[in-house]
Order: sequence, then C-alpha cells, then structure tokens
Amino acid sequence: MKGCVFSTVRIFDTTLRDGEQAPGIDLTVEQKVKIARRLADMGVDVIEAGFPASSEGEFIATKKILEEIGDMTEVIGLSRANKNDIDKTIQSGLGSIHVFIATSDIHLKYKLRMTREEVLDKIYENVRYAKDHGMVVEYSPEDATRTEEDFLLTAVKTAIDAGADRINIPDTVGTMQPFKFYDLIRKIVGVAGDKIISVHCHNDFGLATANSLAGLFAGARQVHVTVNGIGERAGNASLEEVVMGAKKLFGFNVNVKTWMLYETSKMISQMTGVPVPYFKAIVGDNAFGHEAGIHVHGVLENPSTYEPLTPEEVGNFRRIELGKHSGIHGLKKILDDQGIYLDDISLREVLAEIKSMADRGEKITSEDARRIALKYVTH
Ligand SMILES: CC(=O)SCCNC(=O)CCNC(=O)[C@H](O)C(C)(C)COP(=O)(O)OP(=O)(O)OC[C@H]1O[C@@H](n2cnc3c(N)ncnc32)[C@H](O)[C@@H]1OP(=O)(O)O
Ligand SMILES: CC(C)C(=O)C(=O)O
Repeated sequence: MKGCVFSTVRIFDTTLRDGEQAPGIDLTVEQKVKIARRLADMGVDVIEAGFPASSEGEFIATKKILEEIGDMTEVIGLSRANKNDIDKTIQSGLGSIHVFIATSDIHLKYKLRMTREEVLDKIYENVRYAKDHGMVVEYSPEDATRTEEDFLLTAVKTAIDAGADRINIPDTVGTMQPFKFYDLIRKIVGVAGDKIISVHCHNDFGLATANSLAGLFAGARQVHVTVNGIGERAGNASLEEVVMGAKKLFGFNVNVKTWMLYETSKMISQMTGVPVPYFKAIVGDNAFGHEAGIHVHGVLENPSTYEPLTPEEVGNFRRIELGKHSGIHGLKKILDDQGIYLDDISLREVLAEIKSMADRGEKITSEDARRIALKYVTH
C-alpha cells in the first residue's frame, strides 16, 4: 500500500470530549463512566475522557473513568497550553495529557493575541512541563490545516524537541481536501521521526471521514473519532465510518470489536438525545435496508451483490421492506418467513395490491402483506 508503513491504526475516541462539546450535549459523571466502559470494552485504544480544568464535574468524571477503565485503555485529558490546566490534569491522576495551542495566524491574531514566537515558546514550555511531570504528551497545533506550512512544521518540531510523544494534526474547521491532507500528513510524518502522527478531522464540508482516511493512508498511525460523528458544529469523523473504512477499504488492522458498533451507536444516541440519521453509514437503520425489487432479489441470492459489508460484522441488521418498488422475490421471502406459501399468480396479485397501496402513499408493513396474502390462501 503506497504511503502506508504501519498496519495497525490506533483509535483515539473523543466522544466524551469533542463529542460532548456540541451544544445540547451535557453528560453526567455516571453517563460518562458508562460510555467510557462501553468504549473500552469495544477496544478503542485511547479515550479522551474530558477537559479536567473545565468544570468540577469534568474533573470528577475524568478521575472516575481512569479508576474504572484505566487498566484496559489509555485515558487522556485535554489541556490548554498553560500550567493551571496541566496541573489540574495531573491532579486528576491521568498519566496522559493532550496539550493544544493554535498555530494559524487567524487564531493567533484574534483569539490568542500572540506572536508566532510566543506560541512556539508556549508549546515548548508546556509540553516540557507536562513531560517533566511524567506525562505521556500528545500535542495538537489547533487549526493546523489553516496554518502557514513552514510554521506548522516548526511548531511540530518544537513540540517534539520538548518531548511530545505524539503529534495530532487537527483540521479544526473541516476545510481540508483529502488530496491536500494526504500531502500535508506525508510532510509531517517526514519530520516527525518515530513519533506517532495522529489526525483529527471535522465534518463542516462532509469530508471528515475521507480526510481521516487520507491521513492514515499518508502514514498517520492514530485517528481521532467520535461515535455517530458527534462534535463541534457538523461534528467529527465518525468512529464507525473510519473504523470500517480503514479496515475494509484500506486493509488496516483496527483493535475495535466491530460487531459492537451498532449497539454502541444506539447507546450514545439514547444518552445524548441526538438521533442517528436513518441513512447514516454503518449504523443507520437503513444501512442494510432494501426495498427495490432488483436489489432484494440480488441480496437474497447473495448479499454481496448490494452490500459492501455484512450487517453482522457491525452488529446491524438487514431489513427487507415492502413498497411500490418491491418485486416478487422479496414479497415471497417476507411471506415465507411468516409461513405463508402462495402460488405465483396469487403472489402477483398480492404484489399488485401492495403497490397500489404504496402509490397512495401508504407505508406497507409485513403485517399488511400477511393480511392481504391470507385472502389468497386456500384451505
Ligand atoms: C478546537 C477545540 O475544540 S479546543 C477545546 C475547546 N473546548 C472548550 O472550550 C471546552 C471547555 N472550556 C471551558 O470550560 C472554558 O472555556 C475554560 C475553562 C477552558 C476557560 O474558560 P474562561 O477562563 O472563562 O475563558 P474563555 O473560555 O472565555 O476564553 C478562553 C481563554 O483561553 C485562551 N486560550 C484558548 N486556547 C488556548 C490554548 N490552547 N492555550 C492557552 N490559552 C488558550 C484564550 O486566549 C482565552 O484567554 P483570555 O481569557 O486570557 O482571553
Ligand atoms: C483540541 C483540538 C484537537 C480540536 O479539538 C480541534 O482542533 O478540533
């Protein structure tokens, strides 16, 4: 595989940090611990439990998550590049810290009001401070993808000189394109020696998964994701899409137990109150749904005709539905499953009735099919 040296991809889950930052999502300590346990059971490699300096609840949740699952999975906390945030993270007991400070001119000018030299000093000082306290340090140059490239490379080298163990490259406002991101990550991998490069992509243009996979293809060995893609604005790269894409399309090894994806998605949806779109890849209820007669016929003969992966491998279900696009093979299967066996002429008549109901805009269930079919059963 061109550009790809390492075959196992580390899944860094930030559902409990970037995911929870989305307006309207505020989890209790108990909920966060429950989610963290599920993520650990599912086999993610790193859990970003929260931002310990941001509230008392976050501090407690981080501590509890560490106590509960710290022996199963690496638990990390987010921190600004200042001693107060880092100290709070250390006090929470975490052994890993994710230190960030922005590097783009727009963030320096309007938000941080710092010069580039001041930002480089902050990177060095704070990464070093966390390292001196024995932490595993991941450094993120926030808004990396809108940062002037030479300065970004200098920021990355500064963090590495200060002892950073991993460098995460965030596409903070989701403006990357996969080909550009591939080139950028190749360059960063080129200056990072043996340090792990990670990617963190937002979905403002619907490209978070594509950009994440491009980053992995370029040599990143870790990827930040959230369950169901929840997160700031249009969200983050979704765990289920990135995991399955990395595994099935690119052939990477991933430690996640993929058959737990659907249930995990449902659990996060229920706890956050954010519904999973019907058409969502991998975990949507229609991800393995079929109504069109030609598709249903193919799937019944061999599912791979119209399914690129099996519902079982992600814990989802195949759903054969009825409607105006149905064909005889699908109807026969639905009736056979209910123990109703009709001759071909009767099946055609049932199908015609179903189609005319659907033409009137009615939603057809297998119960409707049963009721109609029973009129044709001869005793
Ligand atoms: C791209 C991302 O997702 S970054 C993570 C964003 N996440 C969050 O903000 C969630 C948690 N945040 C919070 O709870 C609060 O914002 C806190 C506790 C961190 C800070 O709260 P406040 O002190 O009230 O400051 P406020 O949030 O209004 O402003 C941010 C301050 O941090 C500074 N800052 C922002 N990023 C960084 C950074 N990486 N390193 C150092 N300072 C930073 C800003 O310049 C501003 O400083 P100022 O108060 O001197 O002007
Ligand atoms: C803190 C960083 C990694 C972040 O969330 C972003 O830039 O989107």
